[in-house]
Amino acid sequence: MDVIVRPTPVLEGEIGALSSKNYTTRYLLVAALSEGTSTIYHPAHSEDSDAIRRCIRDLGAELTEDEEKIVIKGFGRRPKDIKELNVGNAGAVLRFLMAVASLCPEVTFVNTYPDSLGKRPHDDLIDALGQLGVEVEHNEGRLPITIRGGKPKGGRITVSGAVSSQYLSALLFLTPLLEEDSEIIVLNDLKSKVVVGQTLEVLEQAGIIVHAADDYMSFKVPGGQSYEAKSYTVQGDYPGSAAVLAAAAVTKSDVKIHRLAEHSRQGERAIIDVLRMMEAPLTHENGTVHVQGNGRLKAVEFDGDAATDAVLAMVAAAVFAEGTSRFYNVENLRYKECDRITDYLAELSRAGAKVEERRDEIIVHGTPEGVAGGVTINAHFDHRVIMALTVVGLRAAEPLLIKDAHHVAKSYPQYFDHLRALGADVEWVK
Ligand SMILES: O=C(O)C1=C[C@@H](OP(=O)(O)O)[C@@H](O)[C@H](O)C1
Ligand SMILES: C=C(OP(=O)(O)O)C(=O)O
Repeated sequence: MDVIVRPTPVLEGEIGALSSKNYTTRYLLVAALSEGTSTIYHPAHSEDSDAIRRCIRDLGAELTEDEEKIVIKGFGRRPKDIKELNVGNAGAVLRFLMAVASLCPEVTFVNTYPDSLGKRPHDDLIDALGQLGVEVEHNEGRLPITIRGGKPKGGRITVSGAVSSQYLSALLFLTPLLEEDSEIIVLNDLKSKVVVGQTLEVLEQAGIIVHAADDYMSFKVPGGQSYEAKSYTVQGDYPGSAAVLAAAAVTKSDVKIHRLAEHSRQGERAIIDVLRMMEAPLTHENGTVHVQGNGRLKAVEFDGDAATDAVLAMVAAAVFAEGTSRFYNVENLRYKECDRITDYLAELSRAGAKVEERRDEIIVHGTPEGVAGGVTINAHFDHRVIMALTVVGLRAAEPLLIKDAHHVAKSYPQYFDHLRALGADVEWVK
């Protein structure tokens, strides 16, 4: 399915934020790793959340769902002996479950998105699992991947954090269940460090003890722990909402998004600070962000690693700012659903934006007068590319046709409905 995005000068109205993708993944995982019955209120509904539901069910968890919650009876440290798992296109789900699968005799993760997740590297996690005594068969660090585990040992584990924080999070979820104590040492660098804070927060809520160094570069994890069964409530999602907020900032708008907690550990809440630095008129009170955009924005410089999943939306806003913006420390955007530097900038350029790439930076020469549009956009299987190009399309002179825009459902299936509710001229076409 494709989407046509037509120029839309004004956005008005109120929406409730979608539920957080990262917290939904984590709560479903810790509920599955507990032996009791947990309840998760307001889980996200998306392809990635379907993927983890499907996989934990395959691994032996029992799930009952209604409108507002999922009740989960977990499998604890004894997942079912299954042969195959399909995580769809969900990177975090794959990495976390690769660690969990090391409690099983033999599981193969299949490759259903060869042009997206199928291209992403997992070598650093494969290497760390090897140190636990787990045998991993793989296709040059990529899917399909077979994990032969059974009884992983703890001890001293090193893992590189230079490509993704998900490898470290995966080890943090697994090691409390091992018999031995573990010490995890992060090598090189740790990208998306803030997301590790979400992992630690959820582990603590699940009754797990982890001793983390302040810089998150080393961890002591006592073995022989059990996940407690709990009730969890999923907060609103900043990465997805960042795109709607960017849309409000580039138009004349009066838009409110509810359910965005001021004190969240989601790094992507930096969208609020970045839009403020760009001089977009907005307030954030009692969980509601209120943008009263006038379409006028100033350029910004920002360390994108602090808000990795909101950078594309920030860049889309910067396309219409006065001056040159720079988003630095973003090399790991290259290892996401597509190469979010080269591929994304190619589509922005096609739409008429003036952008430049460096190995680890995105430079945007703002064009407050707007961009030409009138072209077809390749979505590169990437929900965040789709959302960000939609923002650009709202202020293009001619409509954008976004091919295969249905991939937005990876994290935010209701994105176009939400935009339409705010008055955006967006339409699904076959
Ligand atoms: O741990 C997680 O749930 C995530 C970590 C981040 O990935 P990286 O650590 O690879 O940057 C983020 O981009 C992704 O959407 C979700
Ligand atoms: C990169 C993302 O997800 P994942 O790594 O979980 O596929 C994302 O949601 O933008």
